[in-house]
Amino acid sequence: MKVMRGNLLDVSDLRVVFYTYRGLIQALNGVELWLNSGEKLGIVGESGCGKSVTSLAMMRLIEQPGEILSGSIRFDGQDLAKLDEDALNKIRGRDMAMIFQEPKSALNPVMKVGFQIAESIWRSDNAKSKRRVYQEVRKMLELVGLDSDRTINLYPHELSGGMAQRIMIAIALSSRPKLLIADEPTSALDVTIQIQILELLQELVKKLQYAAILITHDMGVAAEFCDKITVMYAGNTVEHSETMNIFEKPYHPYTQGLFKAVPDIGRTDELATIPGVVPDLVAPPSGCRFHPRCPHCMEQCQQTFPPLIEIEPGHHVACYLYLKEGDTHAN
Ligand SMILES: Nc1ncnc2c1ncn2[C@@H]1O[C@H](COP(=O)(O)OP(=O)(O)OP(=O)(O)O)[C@@H](O)[C@H]1O
Repeated sequence: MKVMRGNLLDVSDLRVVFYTYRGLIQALNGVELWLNSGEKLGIVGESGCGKSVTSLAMMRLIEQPGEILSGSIRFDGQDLAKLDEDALNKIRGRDMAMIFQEPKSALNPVMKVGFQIAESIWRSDNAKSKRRVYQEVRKMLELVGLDSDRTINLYPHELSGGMAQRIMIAIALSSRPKLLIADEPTSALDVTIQIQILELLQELVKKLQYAAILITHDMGVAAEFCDKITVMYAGNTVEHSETMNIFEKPYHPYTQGLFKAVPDIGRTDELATIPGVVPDLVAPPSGCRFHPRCPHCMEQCQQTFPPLIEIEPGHHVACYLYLKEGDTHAN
């Protein structure tokens, strides 16, 4: 078995397809990502590149018409790709918790929020007394910045969007997960509330020392929140590095284009866009899926997908521009 690249999570060669009336959507085409305990990883890329599918696949939550075709998802000593539903249910919402874009649709509409947090606490330790659990529910509510007396007995429809996301964070964190996955947790909220929620997440993840994956298409948010960044394009990992390195020296032509397209205060040069569009994943381009949009496209880019190689310590890129002889199986 390969050595784990991150001591908490190592996802390798993850492939997911969706069977649709238009044909087979090849959504994930061999995703690679890894993470150490306590680290914060950002997954970035344009809309449709497979960020959400990756997070769902990691929790084995891909449903029909989708299917995981291959891959290993090694998490905390087990390969989740090989576990049965019972074993997975013990991990989901306990060791690995997730918060979504639309907090209200993830909450149970007919249960008081206090009870929903209590359920999550019980999931992590069902030996706790009811009194103790409710003390912890109050603590969690205060921790996420809500007045526990006012909120504990509310139903989801009585919450604002920002409050609902705070409750989701309380539910996710109250099981004391080893990994928190946040999929665009603020995109459905007003700008001022977005900042508050991101600051809250940042503060809590730091305080509680959880590992976190933040899925976002906002580079500014990724730069602010994450220690490391994984860049995805059309179902593949194309680059991975520490945040500072990748912003200072992006190697992959897609990452370079993505960063040039970020509005920056005080910037004087014109904002660039990446020419072309994200490919239709029913008939993706051969070879490197970015080749039709790439200014450096070579013949071999059209034939086979380049392996993800480490070109500097901790900096991995999947691009033939940097591939040297003997690198072919380096990832
Ligand atoms: N349930 C589904 N049925 C069919 N295709 C799907 C389904 N879910 C995702 N896909 C396809 O998988 C691909 C990856 O989608 P995904 O939602 O992961 O992208 P994303 O990077 O998270 O985009 P966004 O930033 O817009 O959320 C897309 O081509 C999408 O159309």
